[in-house]
Amino acid sequence: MKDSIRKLDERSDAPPLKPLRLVVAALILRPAEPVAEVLICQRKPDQPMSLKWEFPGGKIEAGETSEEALARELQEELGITATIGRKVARVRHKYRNGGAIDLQFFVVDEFSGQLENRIFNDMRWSPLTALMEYDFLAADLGLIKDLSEGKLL
Ligand SMILES: Nc1nc2c([nH]c(=O)n2[C@H]2C[C@H](O)[C@@H](COP(=O)(O)OP(=O)(O)OP(=O)(O)O)O2)c(=O)[nH]1
Repeated sequence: MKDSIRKLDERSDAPPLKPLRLVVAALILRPAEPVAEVLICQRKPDQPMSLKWEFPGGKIEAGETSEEALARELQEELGITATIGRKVARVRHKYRNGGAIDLQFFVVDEFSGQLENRIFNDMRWSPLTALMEYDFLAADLGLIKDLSEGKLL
């Protein structure tokens, strides 16, 4: 009994565990020749993991489904009303700062409204085959490799 109490006390110095963050992101596609293009976004210089590329999206809030959260984020970040399509991938990743994320990617083939860059440093349409040329967030690397090789979509 004493032993386990001591162990608990020792652990009190440890940093608090960071909760798993549930994140959703969109692969917004548009037809192009010879391959389809996807919208990619660059994080701002003053954000954590600055200037890395990612897909638009963000954290799921309490009471939201994944699809609802993604539609809200796309409205906030890009000013569009998107139809959220099928889920193509789900990954778990642990960043070095100790934060773990659970990331789900959905296809978006259709949206209404004028696409507008509201929060990103830069935003581009990239052919699927060119995705590996960008410095993406670590959690996205497996997905962009698959997409660039014509898998998944
Ligand atoms: N939107 C988006 N987030 C991604 C991708 N890949 C990836 O690791 N993430 C991570 C970055 C963030 O830590 C988190 C998304 O959080 P967020 O968009 O709500 O907010 P944020 O960047 O300010 O993140 P944070 O400082 O609150 O951790 O997921 C991606 O492709 N798209």
